Amino acid sequence: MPVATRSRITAACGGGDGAQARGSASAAPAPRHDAGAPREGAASHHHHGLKEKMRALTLLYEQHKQQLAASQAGGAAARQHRRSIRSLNAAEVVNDENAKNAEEGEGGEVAMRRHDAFALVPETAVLRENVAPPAPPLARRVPSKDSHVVVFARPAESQEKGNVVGRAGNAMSCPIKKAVPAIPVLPVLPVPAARKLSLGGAVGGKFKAAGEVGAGSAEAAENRILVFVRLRPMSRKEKEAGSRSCVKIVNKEVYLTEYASENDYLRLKRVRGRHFCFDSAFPDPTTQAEVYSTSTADLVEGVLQGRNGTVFCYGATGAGKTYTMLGTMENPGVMVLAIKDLFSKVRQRSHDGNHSIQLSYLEVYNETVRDLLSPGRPLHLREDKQGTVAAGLTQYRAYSTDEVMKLLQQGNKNRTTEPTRVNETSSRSHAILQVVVEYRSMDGVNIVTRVGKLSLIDLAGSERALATDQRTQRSIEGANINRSLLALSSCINALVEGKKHIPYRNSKLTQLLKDSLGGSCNTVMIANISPSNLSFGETQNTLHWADRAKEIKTKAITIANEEVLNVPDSETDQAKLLLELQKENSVLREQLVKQQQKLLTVQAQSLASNTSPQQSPAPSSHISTPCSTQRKVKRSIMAGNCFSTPDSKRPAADNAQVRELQRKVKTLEADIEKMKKEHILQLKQKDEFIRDLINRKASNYCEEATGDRRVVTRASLRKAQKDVSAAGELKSPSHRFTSPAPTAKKRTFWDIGGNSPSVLASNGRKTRSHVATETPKKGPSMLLQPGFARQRAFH
Ligand SMILES: Nc1ncnc2c1ncn2[C@@H]1O[C@H](COP(=O)(O)OP(=O)(O)OP(=O)(O)O)[C@@H](O)[C@H]1O
Repeated sequence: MPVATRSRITAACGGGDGAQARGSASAAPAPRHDAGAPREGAASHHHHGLKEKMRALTLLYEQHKQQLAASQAGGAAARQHRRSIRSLNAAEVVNDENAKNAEEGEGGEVAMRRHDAFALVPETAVLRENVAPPAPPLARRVPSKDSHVVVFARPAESQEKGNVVGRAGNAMSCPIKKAVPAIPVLPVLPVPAARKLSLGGAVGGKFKAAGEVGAGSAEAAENRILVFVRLRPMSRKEKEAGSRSCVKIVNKEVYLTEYASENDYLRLKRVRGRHFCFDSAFPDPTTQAEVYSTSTADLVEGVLQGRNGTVFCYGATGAGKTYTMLGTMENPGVMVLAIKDLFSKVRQRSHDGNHSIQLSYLEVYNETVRDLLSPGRPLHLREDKQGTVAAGLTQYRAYSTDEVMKLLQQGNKNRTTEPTRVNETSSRSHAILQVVVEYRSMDGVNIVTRVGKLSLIDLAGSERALATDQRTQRSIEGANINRSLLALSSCINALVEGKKHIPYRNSKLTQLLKDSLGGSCNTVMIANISPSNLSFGETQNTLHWADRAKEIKTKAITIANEEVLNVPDSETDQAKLLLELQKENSVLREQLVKQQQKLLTVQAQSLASNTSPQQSPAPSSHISTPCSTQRKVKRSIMAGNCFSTPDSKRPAADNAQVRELQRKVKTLEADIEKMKKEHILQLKQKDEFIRDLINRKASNYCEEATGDRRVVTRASLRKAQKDVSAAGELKSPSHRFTSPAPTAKKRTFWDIGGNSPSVLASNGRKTRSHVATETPKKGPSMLLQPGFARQRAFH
């Protein structure tokens, strides 16, 4: 059918001589029938020409059918057949001005751009089988820094699967492809004929599924993990080692080139390459703000709407994961920018309702989960309706960015980092910062509660055994890191392949990531890579898993975690609320007294140790540290309460203990002072509330009571709170300082200071502490407490 149409057009504008039309592509249309020729004659000649052409085509069609039938004889005959068709088409298409214009107008620009993109990469750098259409039309370019994730809707299939042979039309428009005989000319759209990195096994069927999702709307794109790649600059060490850059980023595409080793004489000239396409790729000059706004800003917005969001960095050791997540003082990373953004958004919306923000920070180190804000015993993971939770994990209620920054800094100081051969400040654990935002507002007579959870994860880096120290603590850590990352890969594979059983329980990390990978969650993966050809293997591995991860579909997240509660308005409920508030006030007062007593005890201990330095003070039970692991032993040595000290060194050790205790006392004093202030504030708020209630009640008796009077009762609020806290997600303000029993001791190491990405802790262990420290602003917090601070529910 298209051939017939072309023939007609050709005949119409080029003249009726079919033979001439077929003759030469350069043959100009014969003018002899144009001017002066009688119309009728022209029409009949025209008709005759068409007939001729139709006959020729029918003949060709017959030939083609015969040749197909006799496919055994295929070789030469088929080639000849194709040649004849091509020659016919060529002649026609060349004469066909419309077709030419269309090609120039639509595809031409794309072809040019694609050509430009390729021109940046040496032709030899691309594997033959990978030369399939890599770049789709660049309509969905990398967005500017203030673009939203939605802009990165899953690209069309051919775009996603740069490594999959795509449309024949595309193949024709890319000059490089002409050099590739392996590309089938026939339109074999859904067949993943050549995948560059197929280490993961058979996934052909999944391509289609992923493509179906990706080719669709932005809505569909939201249901899968978005994958971004970030290339870090070449390090000094790498430059000194004479390494070459093996990664090139062009828009969303990452080109990886493998250079043969200089000693490999057989393959000296051979250069191999790989090509991947992601939701976005960040070249080395990309700023932290750009990375944040492209990858995470939308997630933060989603969390405020009551949706869960996760960002995790994945990559080899030294690839820049921690830099991306935490950053430096000058260039804060995603974690810091997300927190700042969250608080500024909450502040902007404070008039809409009450927001409460709670956060926790934990690490998975050698398959044990630890609370980074209240270091102590390892935490156990348990599953409940809300997902996997670490039992006993401290949830801190935060009121300002500064407060979070301090907590983050404290947590980072407690995080295990050690120098390895690859990275001076290598993270030896996976760190997870979780921020829970609860929003509560009155909608008419109902209380609307929304809860969103943002998880920001800095994974430890995968590493080759050779890259780290052998048979040391580092190698044990490395093995554990690799094991948990392997478990993560298995989960990714199982999810991509649509298996029923996903092996989340194979590691603590995957247990904790269960929600993010397979639950209702907006998930973003940032794959960090190094440009050095010395890290080619690691980079290839990272890109492979990132490529795989983009096929993971998460559950639909159209419904926010929202709850609507009716407000009862009876007088009895008001009375109940009054009683409950009074009761809570007395509980808070008791807590305050207990804290003061605790402080006095510690002060007394400190005094005792000061007066008798020769006597080693018996550490109180709540500050003792178990010393079952090597890491704990390290700390115990610092605390001096785990091993006996030689006599010669005893006075010095005692002095150190005294100093240690004094430091603890100071920290506790500061904490108690802070708690005191908060308790007083809470008491004040509640007193005001009670007073207000009493006034209202009194006025109610005086006035004529109307049926439509409604009030926010504490009972109703309690119900909501109970529901949430039962799920282990949020705790009431009075729980703010609850933490596992032996936590107080570890606070010794919470000293804030050190402004470099890595500071040497007093125990010699390298720790990170590079979150921006801002002078804490005094005065009331911008965030109000849920349920108490606002009393605008009264009508
Ligand atoms: N985008 C970047 N710009 C500038 N420097 C960077 C960038 N990414 C990483 N670096 C630097 O590279 C070094 C290693 O980075 P980083 O510690 O973040 O790696 P990592 O992937 O977290 O490693 P590990 O898994 O061992 O913890 C650091 O000195 C860091 O400052």
